[in-house]
Amino acid sequence: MARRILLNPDELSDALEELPEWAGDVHGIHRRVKGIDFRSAARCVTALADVAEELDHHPDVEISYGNLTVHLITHSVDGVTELDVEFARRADVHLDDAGETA
Ligand SMILES: C[C@H](O)[C@H](O)[C@H]1CNC2=NC(N)=NC(=O)C2=N1
Repeated sequence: MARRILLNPDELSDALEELPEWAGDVHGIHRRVKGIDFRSAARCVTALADVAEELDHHPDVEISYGNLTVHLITHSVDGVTELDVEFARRADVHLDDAGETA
């Protein structure tokens, strides 16, 4: 599928300019939400599961004390693709208000 073509470093840095909460490189991108309680983190993961099923693209998620981290990579090509960028955009809708307020 075209959207599972690897992004080169320039394409990825352009994409990350539009996703200021995300960091990483061509091997994977991630967003950490700090100051989130466990129940809210679990609720976010449930919302992300719906996005994942819609896009047929699945994040790796980590809930640890006070933190939710979402890791994105396209496993089939072992790097970041447009699909990861699309997932990140859609994930932001659910993650933006989930953590501590600055
Ligand atoms: C058959 C199915 O479409 C594939 O296995 C999908 C499912 N979700 C996926 N998610 C991620 N992150 N990477 C993949 O390569 C991937 N492959």
